[in-house]
Amino acid sequence: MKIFSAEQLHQADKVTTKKHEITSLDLMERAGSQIFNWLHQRLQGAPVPIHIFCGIGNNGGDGLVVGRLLIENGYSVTIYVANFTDKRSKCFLVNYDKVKSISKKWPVLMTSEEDFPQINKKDIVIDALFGIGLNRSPEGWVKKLIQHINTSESFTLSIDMPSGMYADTATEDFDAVVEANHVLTFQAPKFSFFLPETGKYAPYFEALDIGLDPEFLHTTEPLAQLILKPQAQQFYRQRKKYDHKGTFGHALIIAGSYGKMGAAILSSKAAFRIGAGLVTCFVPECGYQIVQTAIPEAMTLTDKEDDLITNIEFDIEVAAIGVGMGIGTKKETVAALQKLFSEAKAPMVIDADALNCISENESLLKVLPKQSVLTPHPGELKRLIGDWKNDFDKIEKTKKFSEKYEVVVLIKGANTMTIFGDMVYINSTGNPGMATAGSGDVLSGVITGLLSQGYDPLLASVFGVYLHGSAGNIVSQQISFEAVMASDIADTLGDAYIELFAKDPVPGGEQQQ
Ligand SMILES: NC(=O)C1=CN([C@@H]2O[C@H](COP(=O)(O)OP(=O)(O)OC[C@H]3O[C@@H](n4cnc5c(N)ncnc54)[C@H](O)[C@@H]3O)[C@@H](O)[C@H]2O)[C@@H](O)CC1
Ligand SMILES: Nc1ncnc2c1ncn2[C@@H]1O[C@H](COP(=O)(O)OP(=O)(O)O)[C@@H](O)[C@H]1O
Ligand SMILES: [K+]
Repeated sequence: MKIFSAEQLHQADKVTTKKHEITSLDLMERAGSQIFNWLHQRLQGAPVPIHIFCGIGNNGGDGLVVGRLLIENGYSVTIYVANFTDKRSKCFLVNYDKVKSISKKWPVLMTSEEDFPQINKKDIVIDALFGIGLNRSPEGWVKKLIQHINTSESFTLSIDMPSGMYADTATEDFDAVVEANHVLTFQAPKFSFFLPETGKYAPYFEALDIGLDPEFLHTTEPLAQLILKPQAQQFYRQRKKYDHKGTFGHALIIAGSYGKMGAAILSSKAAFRIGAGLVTCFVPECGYQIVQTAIPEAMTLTDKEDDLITNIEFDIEVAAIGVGMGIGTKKETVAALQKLFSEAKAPMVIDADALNCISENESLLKVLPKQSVLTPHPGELKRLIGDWKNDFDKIEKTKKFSEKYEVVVLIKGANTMTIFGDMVYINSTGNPGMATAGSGDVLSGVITGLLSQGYDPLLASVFGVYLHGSAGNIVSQQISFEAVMASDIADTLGDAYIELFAKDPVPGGEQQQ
């Protein structure tokens, strides 16, 4: 699913009204009706007090449409207009008059703090103050109004955006953002819904199709792609009857050091579970028995050193390499990586300590194999690309790094992003149960296993992140977020494949974060 900028959505609005010969007013009516239907279906006429706070732009206009439809259907509604300027939009004004015509009373005009109503905890708030037209942070009494809504603790439904937050640039004042409980957003979710700094203001959201011009949407290059089940299904490659283990490649996992052999095991197990034909695990000598015992299916090669990796020698032909999990950052290991990066031919996943070695040794950057997949968590990313001012800056810096070294870079966490040059793919699966030791090692094994089966580096990353998160979702539903251990995620990868083609109980349910 495409994620568009505010500018592109404004453009889509214009193209749609022109091409489809409908007015902006029709579009607003369509948008407002969808919000009303959503509420009506859930409230079923309940007499709960509903407070609708409208701005003076088209987001406020949407709020007025919803208010009118709720009043017409007998709900107990009060509409307030935050009258911070006289520059009201045309569609706002028309709908303002329509409210008067059906309810015989004008919405309540607010011009200062004194006009704020009391909002009880059990009331419902509809936030239609600002949408994608926000052009500066709310200030003065409007900011206070937002804080008044937030302190009410009532259920808050934001229309299109939590007011005070931008769709695709950094939010400046987090104290001036509506803390929505739910957001009904038009056409497509906004980029800021997926980022750690701003995503928490839109914890649950649904995209409502308001029929913007399909051709425009189809031909417009988006800011990012959201990877949902339909996209992930297309990535899957079916096995054929006469395929054999050679078809699915030989994955080499180079991992582990004294006390950290589990990283090698988790990663190798995941490479198998995702479908690699053969897996060899290269570990320090002390890991030999551990690996052989823990994963009898894997072959084991060892370094000549007992407790760390110093020289990566192998005479097998490998289809993919995953390196770095639990290897430490000693200078002997850095030297081993220098040789591996310079000589290895197979596509590579570079994770964990290998990334830390790169951050500490510029010489490794010079030999970083092109088309590699780098899988840092935020701490490792910071060491790699330097600090960032905000989430958007982080993405821009990661894009530059990816472009400069021609590598795929992940930004791991909730909604892991896969970045390749200018392209951004946002993952929709995963949950906080996955914030547990070793889950990143499982992911590196997953991507290595997909590379070994012939998926290209970008596809292996985007698909691997999706399946890894899906396995995390399935297993956490079975045993709780708290109980999930990384090995559970590895063991559930098979269910993630099966789930890929299972019928969804809630159509599009994944979109709700
Ligand atoms: N593009 C689309 O597809 C559609 C958009 N619609 C609605 O229209 C919205 C966008 O409407 P607008 O472009 O009118 O913008 P908004 O309604 O988001 O509000 C912006 C208005 O407030 C002013 N403003 C911005 N920041 C301010 C601040 N900090 N303090 C005080 N005033 C500020 C702006 O000058 C402008 O007048 C969408 O979010 C959506 O709710 C819908 O009506 C249907 C179709
Ligand atoms: N809150 C979360 N929601 C979704 N996924 C998460 C969350 N927290 C962590 N994860 C996932 O778990 C993995 C953690 O990786 P990492 O920090 O490298 O773990 P480790 O170093 O312990 O192996 C990543 O794939 C990340 O996306
Ligand atoms: K809003």
